[in-house]
Amino acid sequence: MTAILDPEGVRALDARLERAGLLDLAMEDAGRAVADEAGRRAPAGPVLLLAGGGANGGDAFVVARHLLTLGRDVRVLALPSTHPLTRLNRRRWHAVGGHTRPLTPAALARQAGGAALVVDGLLGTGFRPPLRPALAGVVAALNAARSRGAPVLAIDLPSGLDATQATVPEANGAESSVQADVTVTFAGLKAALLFGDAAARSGEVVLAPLRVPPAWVADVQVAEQPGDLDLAPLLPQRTAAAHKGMAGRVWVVGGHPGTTGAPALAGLGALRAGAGLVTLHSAAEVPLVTPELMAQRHPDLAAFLRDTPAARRPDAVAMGMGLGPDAAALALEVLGWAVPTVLDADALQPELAGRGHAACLWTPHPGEAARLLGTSAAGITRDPLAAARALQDRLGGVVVLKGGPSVVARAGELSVSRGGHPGMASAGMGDTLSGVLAALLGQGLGAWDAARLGVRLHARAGERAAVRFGYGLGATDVAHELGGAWADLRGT
Ligand SMILES: NC(=O)C1=CN([C@@H]2O[C@H](COP(=O)(O)OP(=O)(O)OC[C@H]3O[C@@H](n4cnc5c(N)ncnc54)[C@H](OP(=O)(O)O)[C@@H]3O)[C@@H](O)[C@H]2O)[C@@H](O)CC1
Ligand SMILES: Nc1ncnc2c1ncn2[C@@H]1O[C@H](COP(=O)(O)OP(=O)(O)O)[C@@H](O)[C@H]1O
Repeated sequence: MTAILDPEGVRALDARLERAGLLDLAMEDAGRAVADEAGRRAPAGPVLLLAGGGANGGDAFVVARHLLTLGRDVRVLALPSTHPLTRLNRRRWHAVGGHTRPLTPAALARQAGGAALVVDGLLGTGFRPPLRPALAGVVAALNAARSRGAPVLAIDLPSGLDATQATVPEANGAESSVQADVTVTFAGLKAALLFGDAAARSGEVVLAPLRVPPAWVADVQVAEQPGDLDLAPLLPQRTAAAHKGMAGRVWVVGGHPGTTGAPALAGLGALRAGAGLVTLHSAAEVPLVTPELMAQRHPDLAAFLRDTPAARRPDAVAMGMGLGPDAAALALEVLGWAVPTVLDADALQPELAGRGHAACLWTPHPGEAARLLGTSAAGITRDPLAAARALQDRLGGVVVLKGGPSVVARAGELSVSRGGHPGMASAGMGDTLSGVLAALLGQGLGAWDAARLGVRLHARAGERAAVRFGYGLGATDVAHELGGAWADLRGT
């Protein structure tokens, strides 16, 4: 399990380390991890370090000392600092024979010329946008040096990114953040390293644990990111004597004249994720994507749902895919059953606020999330963790805010998915996911577990399908790779 930290959590962890007299050692751990990574990235040649005034700059002085003691050619350009640990590590750097020159854009441009690696220790989690003009010049000089061929390693966070935001902060037309080739981050990931344009600024992300009790990090995390080893135990297991009635009866309620492919894709997703019996209930004729799916057309879908007695209701429902204008009323009917239910697409309507029960899963993409919260899609994607939390507050139950990666929210807890592929940004992909989630609910998983496992299976299936289809992969291709994804997780 990997922690995701925000600046408040980092400050709380710092305070705990300080109280324990361990903050200096944490900076030493952090700097050492960066020095190791720098050595791997640039085994020979000069290394240029840029140190800012805060603890991020202190880390840079630790890196410089370790590289120097390994016999490397190390140069340091630094801003003035009043931070006690940064000043301490600057003195230690000088004590081993290092020199420090003032950091200016011109000095940076000169020194970066022959550097095998430039290390960005200007700003980390303590940065608050907007970037001051004096530093904007330094950031621009660093990006220019990179475009002339000097690789950049960022300490903890590329300078100029707000740790909590998926967007790159604005700065009056000036260059506002560093573009890194690799970022070595400490203790836990930061949202900016995971989402959107900010993540694209971070390059490859390497997580360096600090040697502190894991609970100290878990206590301050804002979200977690499960690994496959954490999720594998959730995979449903069948005994040899299993029969189809035990593997979950799933209903897909969706489809409307003109949008009949969506429920078919959900049905296929449910079958491939192990549902024992999948029936599509639709007001329109749904195309036959595979004969294993049963399809029932209902001229009056509302009456059919209303008249279904409790004993005939399924183990799980996925609804909303292409369901059309009556979706909210139909969803209200099914929510009243208190059966495990996935609500997607047309069933994601603001009038259902507060109607979510513990076994219900809402799966908006950013556009649908914006509709539910009465905001813009850009407002959602800027801070997906906050948006997922707000959606869960508004709707109840469990929310999957879809994206690359997706965020799963339940009351008081957030989880971020791993993997997936940009080729999954294509129509129908979310319909397949709804079917996968309903299949897992039908096999007995709770909504939180079904969501965390389901998004990972779907993402892994997408990665596998992308090997063959690249950006041209389709939702059916992903469904057909679910078995392989399942085996990959089981094998971890
Ligand atoms: N527990 C952990 O995870 C550990 C974390 N560690 C490290 O600590 C880092 C956080 O350090 P931090 O809190 O000292 O802040 P940091 O990122 O150096 O920024 C402060 C500096 O930025 C400046 N500045 C701010 N805004 C600005 C602006 N708009 N425009 C321009 N400048 C601006 C601000 O200037 P000032 O406002 O003081 O004038 C000050 O100089 C973290 O990222 C990691 O590297 C490790 O040491 C080990 C343990
Ligand atoms: N760039 C990406 N990286 C990883 N996964 C992605 C990416 N883009 C989309 N996805 C995934 O694909 C699915 C798209 O769902 P959605 O937008 O609802 O599609 P549709 O409405 O067409 O069915 C989501 O599960 C999402 O997480």
